[in-house]
Amino acid sequence: MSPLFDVRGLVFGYPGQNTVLEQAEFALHPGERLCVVGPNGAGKSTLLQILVGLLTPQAGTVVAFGQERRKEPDFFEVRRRAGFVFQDPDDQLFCPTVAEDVAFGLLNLGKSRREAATIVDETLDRLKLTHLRDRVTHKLSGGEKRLVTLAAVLAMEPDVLLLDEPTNALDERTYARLVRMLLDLPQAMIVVSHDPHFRRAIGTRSLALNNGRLAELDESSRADARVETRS
Ligand SMILES: Nc1ncnc2c1ncn2[C@@H]1O[C@H](COP(=O)(O)OP(=O)(O)OP(=O)(O)O)[C@@H](O)[C@H]1O
Repeated sequence: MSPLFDVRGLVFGYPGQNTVLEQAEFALHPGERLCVVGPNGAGKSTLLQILVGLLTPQAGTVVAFGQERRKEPDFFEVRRRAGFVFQDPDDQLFCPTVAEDVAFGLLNLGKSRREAATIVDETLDRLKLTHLRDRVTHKLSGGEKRLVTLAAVLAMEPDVLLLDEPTNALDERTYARLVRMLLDLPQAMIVVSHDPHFRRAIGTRSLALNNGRLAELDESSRADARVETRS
């Protein structure tokens, strides 16, 4: 099966700073839940942003959904098909209520208000978040905001999920729910996480980002971690 993302020879540095990515490469295949690990500041969030065209590499190629993407319009389809959950939910939630935040992307996709409302209700119900439907978004707790960002992204039925440290601010119960939820999803995903237990629970493969390069990482005891989290 052809990869969903195939990234080769990526070089990226922010203006006036040292290079963050140096010949980084990897591929994401259907069915994979690919975890990315690396020290603070290694460039993990930067890598995710390059995948959806929010940042442009100085060198290298990004092939997404079978096509090379270079210019801004090339990424419109990528952003529609790859659901990005940012590290900080406040970067993603800006509507007065949860229902409006979850509906926002759907309305942008051209759904009618009625269609969007139905999908919002179904999605919140599926994620057991219906009780948050009419809450004021900016008054939610950190963990609640994180689940709402996930709902907003899943509502759009993306082909791939890009999750940047999704377990931040989650209590144990919500954490376990997130693990079950991700294991039940059919989508391939790239998950940036500092949490080895979480990576072992959900990941099918891990990559370590160090000094700008990605390398396969052997994370042992995946199955044990999964059983532990689900119990
Ligand atoms: N907008 C920006 N302008 C300049 N430098 C930036 C910018 N965003 C990130 N950086 C720098 O680029 C490097 C990589 O940042 P990035 O956020 O990608 O790292 P990360 O691996 O996701 O880190 P963490 O694990 O702490 O979230 C860091 O040194 C960071 O300070």
